[in-house]
Amino acid sequence: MVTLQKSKWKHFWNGWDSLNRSKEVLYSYTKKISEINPLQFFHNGSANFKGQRFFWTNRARNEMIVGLGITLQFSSNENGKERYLEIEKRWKQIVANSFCHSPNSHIGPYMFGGFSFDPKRERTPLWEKFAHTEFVLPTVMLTIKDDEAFLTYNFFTDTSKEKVNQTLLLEEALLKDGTHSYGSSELSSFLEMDPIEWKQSIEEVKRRIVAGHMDKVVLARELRTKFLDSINVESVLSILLEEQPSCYVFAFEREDNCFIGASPEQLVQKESEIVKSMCLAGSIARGKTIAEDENLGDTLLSDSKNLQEHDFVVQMISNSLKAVCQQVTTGDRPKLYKLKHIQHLFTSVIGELKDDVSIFQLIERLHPTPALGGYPKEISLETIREVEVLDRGWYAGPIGWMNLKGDGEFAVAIRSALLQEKEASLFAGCGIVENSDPESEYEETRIKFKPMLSALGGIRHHDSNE
Ligand SMILES: C=C(O[C@@H]1C=C(C(=O)O)C=C[C@H]1O)C(=O)O
Ligand SMILES: [Mg+2]
Repeated sequence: MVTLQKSKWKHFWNGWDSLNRSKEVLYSYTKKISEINPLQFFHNGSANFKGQRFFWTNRARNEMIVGLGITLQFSSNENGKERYLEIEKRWKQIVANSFCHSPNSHIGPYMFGGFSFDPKRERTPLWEKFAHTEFVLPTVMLTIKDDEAFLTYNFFTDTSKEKVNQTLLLEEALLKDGTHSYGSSELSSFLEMDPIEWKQSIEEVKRRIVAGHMDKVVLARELRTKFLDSINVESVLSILLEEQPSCYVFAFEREDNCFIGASPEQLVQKESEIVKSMCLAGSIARGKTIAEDENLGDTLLSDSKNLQEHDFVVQMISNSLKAVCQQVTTGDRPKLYKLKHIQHLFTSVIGELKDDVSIFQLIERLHPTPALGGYPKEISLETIREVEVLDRGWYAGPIGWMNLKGDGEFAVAIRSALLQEKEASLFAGCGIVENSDPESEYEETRIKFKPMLSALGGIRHHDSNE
């Protein structure tokens, strides 16, 4: 057996050996390291942890997390409130029985994962690798926060010393530097799933809205693409990182599947008692010139259909937070959120919690917001179940992390795709209100496919259909 350099790991083993083994506890060891490119670290992890990796960055790009391996997996196929509470309860138990060593009290073990959009929707084979709710505590974790990098190891005390040793031995290879151009794969076919039926479903939903059943429903559609070779996750991530600033970029691997995306939309962020959320709904294309772009932006800001779409989201998010916060501040009018391919209306929401409400309870309150589900919530979910043909899986669900203190951040997993070796399913949806025009909504979803298509190298194919 190869042994580790003793002095380097003395501190680690001192902690490990000092633990009381009468019950299983989590031993989490964090150390500061010199900064490393997180994508490089993710890539270095492929030799030993392929299929068990995750990648996350926030929109400001000052917090990036990469997880490798699975020390613990939490999954649930519960379809009610329990799916949030069950995972949270288990995480709290782990935290209560943990021994964490870290030079920075904010950095330590994180639980990373996500939720399907609708746990009441039966899973189709497309999403078979993803439970309705699934979180992991990674074995090795890189956290980069405000230009400081940390490496965290997470083991339960029943892990053999030899296994721990083997993992620590990987460190040099995991931190290896390098410059890469990740090979991309060529698109071979491209299939829009049922566009005609999809437009008809918009008409159907509009009839129900006019009849007063509800105010808004978000309808999504799917695009299936095939490639000549297996899709390279690193390559897709590197393009998303470059082309989609102001977006969360995430990837969650499950064996040979990977759910990946670049979403501008925050669902919720909790830092102690401060809660942030965001209303993002209402969309228009970017202009080709500055003047055209500004015109389009002005049109969006004064368009009654888009303002209505947006307002349902503002009402719902601010009311949901008002119930648990002593103070909620909402932007007084929508602003523009400009991305490479599209611009949206957005309103920020910030609140201060009055009670001890966890981030999972906040997710349960908020998800799905009318930006992804509709308004009111239950009837729009039932409508989606009835009229939408695709299995959304994790598309439009909450994805993110929670730490030991119970702080965390979740994005809404839109502008995303499920990669399955040589195939990828892309998803995009839009808010249907009484004045929606099926043709323009169809166009809107075409634009929303672009960020992922571009990262997959398929944008030329898409645009040649225009
Ligand atoms: C549903 C999606 O996007 C949502 C719908 C929007 C809209 O209809 O205007 C805008 C932003 C998102 O909240 C998606 O990108 O798939
Ligand atoms: Mg819209």
